[in-house]
Amino acid sequence: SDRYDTFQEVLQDADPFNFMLTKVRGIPDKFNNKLAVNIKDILAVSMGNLVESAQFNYMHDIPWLMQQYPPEHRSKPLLIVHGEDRQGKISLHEAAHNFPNVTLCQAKLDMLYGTHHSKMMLLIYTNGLRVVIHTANLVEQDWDQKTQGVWISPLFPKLEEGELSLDGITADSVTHFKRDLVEYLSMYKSISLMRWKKHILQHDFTSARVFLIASIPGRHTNDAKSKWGHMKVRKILSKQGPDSAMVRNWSAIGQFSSVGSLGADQTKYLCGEWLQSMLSSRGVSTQYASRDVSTKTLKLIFPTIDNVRTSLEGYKAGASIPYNIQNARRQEYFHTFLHKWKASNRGRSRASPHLKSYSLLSPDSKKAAWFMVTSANMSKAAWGMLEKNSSQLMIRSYEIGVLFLPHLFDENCKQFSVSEEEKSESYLHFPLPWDVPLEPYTKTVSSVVFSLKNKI
Ligand SMILES: O=C(O)CCC(=O)Nc1ccc(C(=O)O)c(C(=O)O)c1
Repeated sequence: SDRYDTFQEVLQDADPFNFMLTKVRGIPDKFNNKLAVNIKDILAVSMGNLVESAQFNYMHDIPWLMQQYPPEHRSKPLLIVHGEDRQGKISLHEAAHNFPNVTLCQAKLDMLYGTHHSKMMLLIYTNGLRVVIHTANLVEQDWDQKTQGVWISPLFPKLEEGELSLDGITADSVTHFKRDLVEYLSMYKSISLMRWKKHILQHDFTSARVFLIASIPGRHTNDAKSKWGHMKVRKILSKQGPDSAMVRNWSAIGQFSSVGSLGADQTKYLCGEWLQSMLSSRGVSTQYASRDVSTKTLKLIFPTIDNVRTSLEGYKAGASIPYNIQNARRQEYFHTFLHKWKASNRGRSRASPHLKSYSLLSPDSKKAAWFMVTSANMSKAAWGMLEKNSSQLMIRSYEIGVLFLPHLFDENCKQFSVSEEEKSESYLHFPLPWDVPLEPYTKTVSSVVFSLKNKI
């Protein structure tokens, strides 16, 4: 049925992926009743009796955020993890001043131009802990009429005293989600997050079936090189990804709301480095000589001017789609990979996309070998860039996302069915946020969104 009375039923229906989109004001109810969530649903009392929470994000409107918690939870301890400094930090402290339960943690940004882009909620209840990884800023307009992605973890039960181990990580899942989340939090080197690390350690994460894909600012070498950014994706896909033979002519899909400077020549970063990671697979993977990567191997989804102009928000949606003309002029090749934003299956063709999602799609657009939702845009800052003869991975920003692989949900399953027509029984059906097959841009470059003045 498409009608659910409580969010608990909506959450049950979202099993086993628990990948949902935010509710959108102004679209037919049926697209908001299933696989859709708003921030008040996530923070509702029905999700658990909250003890304390942490909100990692780029933008926090603290008075608005406090209103999203139910009254019973508004005085519970809340840690805001941000990347502001100077005036931004002062404004945040002033806004927090009126809420004695709110404390702030400033993530260190040692790399120039880096941002604290990660969007995650850690929620401790009296009966367990939940992780929510998503793509929306904690400001009203990000939860109103945009397409945003949300992964809601299962409830992770608290471990009994005896089950605790003092050194290693106990009660982790086969995807090592707990180990990776603990390591991510450790990299902040923050006292307030040491407490949250302990909370994570005290809970049973065995039911986590996604991989954590995160980015930490810095120059990562040796083993650390594959712990973050696109090199983490490369490591997981080469060990647990699809068989090379199966995905030989499948296409990597990138969908994002912002684009960085990717270099003047596609064979260097976009197709030479980043795409190699996204096309990684198990077994003898034909190393794509980056020159013969054609537009069929890589398809990018980015809103056109028309998408923005006709969106529910109108032109102001462009404020969240910063793509400056200098970058665009320097990378004309980028536009040859672009496809329009269309999401009619989810009723969101006019809900401007702010989520970031990546996938590997079969030539007939009916199957996917994996799917990822993350805060990471199409930029070197987010995914990292190999330096010094690929001996180190340089990342500027904090990012966080989750990767879904079919066999983690059904060991006999090597592919997700993604076609809305053929919901075959033999495959797991994964609910994509955008329509397939994808629709390429028309020839004119002018369809690329240039929102000069609206830089974030
Ligand atoms: O950095 C670049 O390459 C270009 C500038 C840029 O992209 N900035 C930015 C900042 C915050 C957010 C956010 O909403 O958290 C987003 C987003 O997610 O679109 C993008």
